[in-house]
Amino acid sequence: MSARPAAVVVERACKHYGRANKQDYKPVLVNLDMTVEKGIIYGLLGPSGCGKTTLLSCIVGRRKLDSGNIWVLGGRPGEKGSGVPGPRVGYMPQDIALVGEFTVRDAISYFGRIYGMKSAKLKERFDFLSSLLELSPEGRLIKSLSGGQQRRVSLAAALVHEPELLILDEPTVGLDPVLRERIWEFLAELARGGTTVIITTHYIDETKQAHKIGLLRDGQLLAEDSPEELLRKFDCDTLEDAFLKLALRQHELPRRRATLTASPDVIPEGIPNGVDSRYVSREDFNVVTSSTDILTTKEKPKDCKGGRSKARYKAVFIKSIQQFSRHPGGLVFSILFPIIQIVAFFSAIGHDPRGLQLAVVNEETAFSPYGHDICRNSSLQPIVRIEEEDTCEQYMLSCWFLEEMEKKELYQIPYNTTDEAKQAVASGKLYGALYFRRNFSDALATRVREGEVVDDVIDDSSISVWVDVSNHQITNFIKSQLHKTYSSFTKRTMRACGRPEDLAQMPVRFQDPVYGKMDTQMVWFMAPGIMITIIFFLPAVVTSTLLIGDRLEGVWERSAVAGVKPKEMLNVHIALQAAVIVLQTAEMMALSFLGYGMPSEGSVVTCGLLLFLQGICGMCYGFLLSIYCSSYTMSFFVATGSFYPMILLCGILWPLEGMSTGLRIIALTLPFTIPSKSLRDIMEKGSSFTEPSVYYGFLVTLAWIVLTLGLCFLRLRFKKT
Ligand SMILES: Nc1ncnc2c1ncn2[C@@H]1O[C@H](COP(=O)(O)OP(=O)(O)OP(=O)(O)O)[C@@H](O)[C@H]1O
Repeated sequence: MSARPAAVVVERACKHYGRANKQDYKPVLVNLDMTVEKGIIYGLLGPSGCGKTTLLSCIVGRRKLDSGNIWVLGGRPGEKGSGVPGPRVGYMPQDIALVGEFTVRDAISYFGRIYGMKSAKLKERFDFLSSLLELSPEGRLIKSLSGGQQRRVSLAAALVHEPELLILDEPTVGLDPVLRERIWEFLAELARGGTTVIITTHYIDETKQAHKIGLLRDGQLLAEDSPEELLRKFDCDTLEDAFLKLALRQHELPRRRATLTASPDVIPEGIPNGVDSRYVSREDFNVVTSSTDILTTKEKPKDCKGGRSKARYKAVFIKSIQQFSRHPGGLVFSILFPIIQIVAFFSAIGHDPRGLQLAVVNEETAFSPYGHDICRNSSLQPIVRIEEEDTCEQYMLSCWFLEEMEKKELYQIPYNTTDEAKQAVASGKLYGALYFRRNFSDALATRVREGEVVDDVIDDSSISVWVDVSNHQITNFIKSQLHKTYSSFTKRTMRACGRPEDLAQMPVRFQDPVYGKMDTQMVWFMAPGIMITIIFFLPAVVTSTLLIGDRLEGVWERSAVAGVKPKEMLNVHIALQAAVIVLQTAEMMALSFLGYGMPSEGSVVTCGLLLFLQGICGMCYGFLLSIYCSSYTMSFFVATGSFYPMILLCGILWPLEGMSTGLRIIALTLPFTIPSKSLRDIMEKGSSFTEPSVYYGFLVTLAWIVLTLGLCFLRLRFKKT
């Protein structure tokens, strides 16, 4: 009997989940020993939840043991130069772990590309595996396949590069018996050719074809032997019976002695759980002599230099493009959403309300000979100048006021009494009510002429206004329009009376503005902040969704086992997102500046750069969400919960000057607040990069990028796997 070298040795492995002394504490592997010789099929059996997947993920280097050792193909998984994770291993996880938007061919090609396979070889392997595993037509999307069909593609993806070590987590679940048989035959053929296979399955019967079976229970291997030996030692006809006996024996014996390493009949005291030269079974199955063999026979891994980094970048790049382009929602969201948002913003925000109606109770006209119609009389002259006396007579001045009011888009609906008018406002039919007293014109003339008048004259010359203040914007608009109406009304009357136009104007005069135009619009104020929120929000959502998707579907994990480094995945994502952000920035700026005539006094390049960096900042925020949130729902809650306060506090909805000092300090530290002001200063004031108001915006953006990346790094660095 010659000793075979070991492909995998696990020595006194311990692994738990959860926190010590807490309810979620769960020991999964307890001083577990396992040896898998090269060129054998090793069937790993055990009840659901006993730790098979955990053990496999430690073997492929995706999880770390709490204590103990693992050697795989002459090295330690995860160690530099070990080649594991990497192309030496073919891993089929329990979950499908393939991108739903892949076609059957894409899925297999993705892994082939990661391993740097040439197109001709890839095609040859695809054709072979397609016929062996009866794969669905190559153009079908993975997400449209049944569970069994997806599983076969997943198996093909693990086999595509003919690895030295195959780790298959329940590859035959849901497949028909003929196909299962064919797969086992194929695995046996691979083993004969030198490939080592570790396979978990729920079909105990299948494992008869394995060279060695390990029965995992309560964190330890109860037995590790060839099927024939197990049947012989337990004197059973079936493996089920043998396992039943083993399980019963485990319960009967004290735990310390429960692990069966040799004969079930003789459990020697004090023997280490280490592997030994005891596995004598099939004629062609020789054994490893000790776990140290694997160290002494340490070989040089075939691919340990990272020379395939370019191939991996290419594979991940093609994957991301396929994922993106086959996701119509994602495309629409990324490309059209900025346009839709900007169009919606400029179309909906900042325009004056139109067609507002006010109830008017005009006792001045009501008691005239023509009633309210007197205002429509073209021969009506509210002001008649008497040159000789250098005075004016006034009559029905309310008609002029109402005329000026209609020019300001406030329309009158006549009412007879103030109660009726107020009722119309209270019922929501109209936005406000105006009331002119019977001798409005005389009282106004007396008030202007004499200056010092009794209260009755002041009352009679005043227009009473009741407004519905429940709509703040409309109330403000009505107030502003009534002030403008008064201004144009007094100018008109003064002019008609031969007096200086501005005589009765408010004695406050607004000169030319220092920055911007006198008739500046609300949208120009809000637009920079809106552009920043859009460019921040989109990459954050896209990044968190894609990365959480990849992680939950197991694509990230599986790619990592194939040798793709997190850095490579992230770099590809950053490159693609950066390209999309450039496009989004260009779209938004073109639409705002050229389409909607937004003022741009400063450098367009500086505007673009700030917007681009805000997009990158949003993407980093997306990384943070994807790393700290365990599900889409969680990420959605955190994203919504954080975006709203950021928008509310960034000063585009309400000035920071209206906030308390503490809140203002918080607002200023948020990612949009100072950058929004910087962008506005560039656009409206023409400020340059060297001015603090601009470079502060850049500094805040960069600080957020560093902070979010730092938090991601800390989580990845210290997260226990
Ligand atoms: N990330 C995790 N956090 C906490 N507990 C976990 C985690 N992963 C697995 N477990 C728990 O560890 C135990 C072993 O899980 P594992 O997936 O390794 O079992 P398994 O033998 O592969 O099960 P199955 O045959 O059903 O796939 C289970 O009780 C499981 O609930």
